[in-house]
Amino acid sequence: MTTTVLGYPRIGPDRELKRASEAYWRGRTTVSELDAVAARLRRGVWETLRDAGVAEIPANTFSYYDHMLDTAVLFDLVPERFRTPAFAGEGREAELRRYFAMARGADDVAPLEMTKWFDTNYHYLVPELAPGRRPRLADPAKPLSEFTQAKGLGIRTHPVIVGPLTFLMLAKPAADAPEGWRPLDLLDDLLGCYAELLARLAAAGAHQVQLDEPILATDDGRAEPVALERAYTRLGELTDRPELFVATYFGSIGTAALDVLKRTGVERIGLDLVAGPESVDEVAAVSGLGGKTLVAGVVDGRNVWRADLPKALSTLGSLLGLADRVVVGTSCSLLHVPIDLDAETDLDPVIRERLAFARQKVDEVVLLGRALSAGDGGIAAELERARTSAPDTAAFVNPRVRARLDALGDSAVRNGHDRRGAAQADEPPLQTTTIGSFPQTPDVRKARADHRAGRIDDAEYTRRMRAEIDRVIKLQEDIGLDILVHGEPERNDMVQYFAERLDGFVTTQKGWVQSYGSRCVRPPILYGDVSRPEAMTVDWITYAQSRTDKPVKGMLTGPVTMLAWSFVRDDQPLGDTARQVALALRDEVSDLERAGIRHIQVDEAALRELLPLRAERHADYLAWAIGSFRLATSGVGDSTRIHTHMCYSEFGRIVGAIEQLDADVTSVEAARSHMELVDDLAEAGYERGIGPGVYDIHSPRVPTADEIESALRDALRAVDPRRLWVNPDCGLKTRRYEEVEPALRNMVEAARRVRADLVG
Ligand SMILES: Nc1nc2c(c(=O)[nH]1)N[C@@H](CNc1ccc(C(=O)N[C@@H](CCC(=O)N[C@@H](CCC(=O)N[C@@H](CCC(=O)O)C(=O)O)C(=O)O)C(=O)O)cc1)CN2
Ligand code: MET
Ligand SMILES: [Zn+2]
Repeated sequence: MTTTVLGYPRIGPDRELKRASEAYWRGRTTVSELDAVAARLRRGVWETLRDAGVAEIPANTFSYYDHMLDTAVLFDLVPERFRTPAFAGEGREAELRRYFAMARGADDVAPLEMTKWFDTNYHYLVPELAPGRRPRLADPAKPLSEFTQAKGLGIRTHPVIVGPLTFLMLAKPAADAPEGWRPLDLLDDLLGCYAELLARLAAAGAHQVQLDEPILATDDGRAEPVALERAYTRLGELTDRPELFVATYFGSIGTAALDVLKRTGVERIGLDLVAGPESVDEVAAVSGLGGKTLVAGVVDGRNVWRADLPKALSTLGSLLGLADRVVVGTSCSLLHVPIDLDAETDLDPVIRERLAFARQKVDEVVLLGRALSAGDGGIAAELERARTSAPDTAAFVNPRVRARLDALGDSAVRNGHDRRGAAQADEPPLQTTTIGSFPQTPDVRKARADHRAGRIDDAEYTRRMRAEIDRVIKLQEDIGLDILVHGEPERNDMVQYFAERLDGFVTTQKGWVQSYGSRCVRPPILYGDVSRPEAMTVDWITYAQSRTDKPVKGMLTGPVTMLAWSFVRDDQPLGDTARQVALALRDEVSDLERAGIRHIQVDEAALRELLPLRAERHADYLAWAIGSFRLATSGVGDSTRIHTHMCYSEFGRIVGAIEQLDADVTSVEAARSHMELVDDLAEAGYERGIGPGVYDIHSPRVPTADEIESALRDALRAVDPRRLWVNPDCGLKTRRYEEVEPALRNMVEAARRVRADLVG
């Protein structure tokens, strides 16, 4: 019996990669220092996996920024704007300068668009492809270099590469690509490059290559059986290659894709039995995988609960007759979970007992592998422990919350915008505002760290936060914004901050998970019924409001986003959990309103992200997502405005849902995708306030007033000026004041120019 994991976190146990790359970007360290940290991190992962007893160890799971960007660079699919003399030059230094420019932008060169990796909180960079841009295998090829590094350490690995279908289907046509051209049209050319890479890997001694094809779990991927067959028939027929392992995850792939893959020469197929438990039936329906190996993803790579070992064993058992060999694996890469539970010192033991982070999941995989080869006897003791420590979920029930939710009638979710709309009929055109957070300065972070460590007391902490709020309010008044914010200095993160104040959640000290590039989050763990012991934001917001005559927007994180960016209990439907979070937020909204706050924003940044990958599951999801948002917000009076904010621009399919949220104003990311969204909204007949982000906050570049003005005029083609709001496309916490202040001044100036024209 053999074992594998599809991938492992790459940031390092102490976020070494974050520190090293940020230092490099600031010019504080050299290329060779950064490369040395990277090599150490890779080695650490391989040794961890080897020492834990994993039989098949993946390589090339490391990335300096993102694995989709790596793949674009691997095949030389670099957009023209990064091929100018400014980016010319040979050698490691020039190579990295180009690489990070594609990720982060540089001077006047916009980075690649960034978007969500399927339904996770990980973001990848979107390759831009065009017919004239033929792929070519780069030299040195990263998968080869990393394989060779491992080999030099005496560790046998198999490189992991994004598969051709997933790569092309997640890419987008460059602006200059002809109408109707699709990245998938590059398939044949690209397969030539994969073939060349496979031959070079084989020559270097690689016995196997893992090609990741999560796209097969989506509707789009399922709609391309012909491309799937072309790709893997061709790669399968190569004689000069390692074994091919096609890894699929984030859902089942359906019998059609299984049939196709069965016919090709690939040796291994990986299935996600956690997100797609129906895979077992699908494999049975195609009468098994014949002579192929099935990599059974039974250990959840997306959540932090310990595996249910007896259940995993029985799943594995049911697969044994359906393939030539069964390999125990994780459901997907462990990129999405924290590294090591042992690093946590403050967790309640009752909760800790139920958890497994990446390192512990590796042990689960190895254990299951042993059980499968030796029979249950091999792990009798662990099975017994699993049986006796079965979660006592009754201990986490809060009868009061359940009774309140049961008692809520329909009026709790009544349509509010129509009622409030009248009171808001004479809004001025093009009101300016921001999404909530202002830069998290080193001083602010230090105050939080000092407070946590007990180096400063509550009073001193409050004093420092208030000083920051004063500064942010003054700055916004000076810039001339219309609706102000307090700047969120007291929040480590928009989800973690609330999780720390709600019962039913625990948070970690070192449970970092990569979100994009060097940015990480510590997703809280939602383990039981959720309730709000006391007000969470009212003191900060009312303080901010006391410092200005302009309206200050209260700022909360919505139920869907609280769930999307936490690890959530799996013993009840997500919709039930969302209603509990919503009820707590409803109380907070009401407290804010009672304290005189007239604009309240409930961020649903992750609404689109959590949309199921399969259309057949959309209706269910949207029903509970919309219901919980309404539950949180619909208790307000007629003169209070409800705002919401969403990141991630591909709203095409859910504009109807955005309307049903019933918010008065919705701000959305749009800057990196050029206002496409405004057209989507207009087409769908959306009639509420809308703030399409007028510039991209993910890049350090300062937008000019001219370009913002043109974005606004663009938006006005489709939106009435009274409904158009002017704002950046997301919060400003990751930026520095040197960038934010001029950017906001330009934004206000652009709005002023457009407004002047409207009057004239
Ligand atoms: N959860 C979540 N998901 C999201 C977003 C988001 O805001 N939150 N935004 C979108 C984009 N994703 C993002 C993810 C992370 C960050 C981000 O800025 N993360 C920070 C960490 C934020 C944080 O938790 N900060 C804490 C802890 C900071 C810290 O590192 N502390 C030191 C010690 C303190 C010190 O001396 O500095 C440590 O723990 O080692 C705080 O400020 O209090 C980072 O990586 O740098 C931004 C955007 C989508 N997904
Ligand atoms: C990732 S969405 C961010 C929303 C939040 N209010 C902020 O401004 O940071
Ligand atoms: Zn956002």
